[in-house]
Amino acid sequence: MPVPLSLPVIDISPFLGPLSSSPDSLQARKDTAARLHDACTNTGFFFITGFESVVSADEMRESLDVARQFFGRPDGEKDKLRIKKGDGARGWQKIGQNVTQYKADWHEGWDAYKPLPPDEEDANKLLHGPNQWPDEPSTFRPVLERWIEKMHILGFALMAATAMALGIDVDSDAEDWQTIKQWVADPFWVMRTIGYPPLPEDAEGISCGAHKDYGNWTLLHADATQGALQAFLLDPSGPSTENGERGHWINADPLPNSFVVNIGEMVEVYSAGLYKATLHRVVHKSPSYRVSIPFFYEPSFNARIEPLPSALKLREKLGLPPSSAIKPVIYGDFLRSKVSNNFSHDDE
Ligand SMILES: O=C(O)CCC(=O)C(=O)O
Ligand SMILES: [Fe+2]
Repeated sequence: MPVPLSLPVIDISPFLGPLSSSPDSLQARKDTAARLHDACTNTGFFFITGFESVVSADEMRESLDVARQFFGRPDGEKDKLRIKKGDGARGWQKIGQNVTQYKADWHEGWDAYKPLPPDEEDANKLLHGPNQWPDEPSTFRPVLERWIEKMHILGFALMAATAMALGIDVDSDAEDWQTIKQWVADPFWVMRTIGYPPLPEDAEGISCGAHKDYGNWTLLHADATQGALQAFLLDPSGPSTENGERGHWINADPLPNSFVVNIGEMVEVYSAGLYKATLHRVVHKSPSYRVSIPFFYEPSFNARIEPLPSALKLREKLGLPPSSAIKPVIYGDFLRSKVSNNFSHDDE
């Protein structure tokens, strides 16, 4: 199948709000799930719309506004929130401090994670510190705390929609749906606010190096800048890239009032490889200062994620070979091993 030139747009509204069991509502959920299945198998990147009952257009604007205002504060002020060893990866990173594939990324970021209680054995254990909220702008914290709550609603809706896409009867509370709900009973989350100045010609890395996201779903809210985020669509007849995969980079330019959604590695595991985590990167060369807020809706820290029986069955039905390379993962262990590769601490 040729690589699509644009990404699918999926209306998620049938999975939001009290889910009615009327035949029309059920059919609407089935249609959305079918579209999601196609998007997850063909591109791994798509847009969602139809979430106004959860996030308003004003809230979409406000979240980017507070992030932009924060990045506009003097570096000396932001530096007080700098991520240091022992901070648990939470706080501000100046340009060059985030590292992807051993190369410095050309962005600054403020990162927050679900609060975790201090680790009794190791006070410096990665990811166990408190979030370092800025005082200025004063709206930053309330706006983004409300944002985090809302992203949980959308993240859960995506879990339900994909469960249905994998052939799981969510409406009759099938066993695999109970398993999924348990995996996200106390979901971990990560939120980054990222500021991208234009990439200089002589930068060593790019704005954000090519990577896959780690968890379930990434809900990305970015400003209107075009030509920055790119997704790698696999294509066996396409050119080979530095990471050995064949395919094409296509632009994932934001659409107004939508989220860009992409698959994380945990969905790849539980879907038995049917839905693959998609490689993506940011190359921002236009003169604007780009702001984005990726939210990562993750499994519970201690969840053991493994291929779901329904996904294995679906693979068989689709005539695909068994996915023996996919092994169960404890999400928190996996995340820690990934995050520890993402920093260059200048104060170690
Ligand atoms: O800023 C973006 O558009 C994407 C950022 C991203 O991929 C990430 O933080 O994982
Ligand atoms: Fe990403």
